[in-house]
Order: sequence, then C-alpha cells, then structure tokens
Amino acid sequence: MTSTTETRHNPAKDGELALEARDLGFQWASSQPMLRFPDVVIPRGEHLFLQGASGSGKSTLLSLLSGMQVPHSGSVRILGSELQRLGSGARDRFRADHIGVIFQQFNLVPYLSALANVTLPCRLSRVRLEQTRPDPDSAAKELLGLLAIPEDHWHRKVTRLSIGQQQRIAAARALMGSPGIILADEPTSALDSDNRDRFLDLLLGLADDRGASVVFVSHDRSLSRHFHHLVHLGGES
Ligand SMILES: Nc1ncnc2c1ncn2[C@@H]1O[C@H](COP(=O)(O)OP(=O)(O)OP(=O)(O)O)[C@@H](O)[C@H]1O
Repeated sequence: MTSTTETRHNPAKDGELALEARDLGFQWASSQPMLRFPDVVIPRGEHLFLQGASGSGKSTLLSLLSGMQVPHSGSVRILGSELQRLGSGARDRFRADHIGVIFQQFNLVPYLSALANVTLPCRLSRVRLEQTRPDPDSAAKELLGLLAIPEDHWHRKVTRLSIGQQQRIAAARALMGSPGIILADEPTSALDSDNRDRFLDLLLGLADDRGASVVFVSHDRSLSRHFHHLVHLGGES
C-alpha cells in the first residue's frame, strides 16, 4: 500500500496525544492481502482527515482505531491507553466511554426518537452520563438545538426525519458526554457540497468546544482544508 501523511502542526509532546497508531497491519482473511497503514499521530484537540479510494482500507483503519478489530501487527494508543492491553470487554467499555462514532449509514435506532437516540451513549456509559450531569436530556436538547434540529422534531422517530437531520442527530449522539475522540466514516456522502461544508464546520466547531479530536473519512479531498492533518491511503500494492 502506498500512503502519505501530511501535518500542518508540530506533534505535541507524548502524553498530550489523542491518538497514536504505529506500524498497523491487518488481514481480513488469509486469502486476502495484508493491509498496511501509515502511522497516525493526533495531538489532543486536533483533527485528521483520512482520504483514499474505495477499497483502500479507510473503514478498516477506523475499526482498528476504535478497537472494534484488533491489528495483526502494531499498536493503537488512545488518550494514553494501549487498546491491545485491554481485554475485549474492557475495550468495548473504553470505546463507549471515550469514542463517539458517526457511521456511514448513521446506525440510529429506528424505533427511538431523535432525543432518545442522542441520550443513548449515557445509558451505555457511566463516564458519558457523568459528563452530562445534572441532566442528560438538557445536554441532548442543547446539542440538537446547536445542530439546528427544530424543537418539534425532537420527539419524532428518527425514520421520519430527513437524511441531513438524521446525520446531524448521529453527530449529536457522537458528541454527547464529550468523548475525547470522534470517528466519522463518510457521514457526508449523501450531501451536496454546500451542506457538506456546513456540516463539517458545525461538527468541528462543537468538537473544538469540547476539546475532542475528530478523525474524518471521506473520498472528497476538497474537505481536507478543514483539518490539521491528512492521511492518504493509496490502496493495495
Ligand atoms: N468484513 C470484511 N470481510 C472481508 N474483507 C473485508 C471486510 N471489510 C473490508 N474488507 C476488505 O478490506 C479492504 C479494505 O476495505 P475497506 O472497507 O476498509 O475500504 P474503504 O477504503 O473503507 O472502502 P470504501 O470507500 O468503499 O468504503 C477491501 O479489499 C475490502 O474488500
């Protein structure tokens, strides 16, 4: 795999890193080639754009960074914790506590309201619940307001909302309880370019307010200007 990494900032001192992934290699099956990834180093509060052609391994890299998959080689350290040192249950808890994920298809719970989807992380993580004290509902409503979801939509099932609104609800859910890292996998692919830029400005602004680092995946390199760091995956060699 040929890959490039660009950075517009000097790396922070160790201990101030949101994320550090070194020498990562992963193989989905023994019949498939080993995917090898460039090192990823993000100082706390800075944001990284992950770009590459279809099949280059962007989603695979996100699944390694989130601890959903375990690498065959190399290491992932998030907010100072080495993921491989955690057992699978502890890794799941760490993800629920410290990582907000925005999926390509949003993965909202279809039978829940917008508000109930946003408060979900607080039901899965005591750490995220503590961060929204005294009242998770108020914290969720504040996020929904900041993300321009009209108040009369908050109690509607998410399936009755537009794609752009569902995407912003997925962003609110990821930001809820101020996790240190947000991983976003192509959440803008259904939007036109104006709405894509507007969404990114909102997401990065809210992440900045909360001190979170965002790793954002997209095919569209024009979005990279919003980010401190760029990693380009070049595909299988
Ligand atoms: N669950 C899986 N099982 C087996 N192989 C997989 C799986 N997921 C991805 N792959 C393979 O791993 C390689 C990288 O796929 P990945 O989905 O990470 O790429 P991507 O850059 O995110 O692609 P896209 O932009 O199309 O979403 C591809 O060859 C793909 O076929």
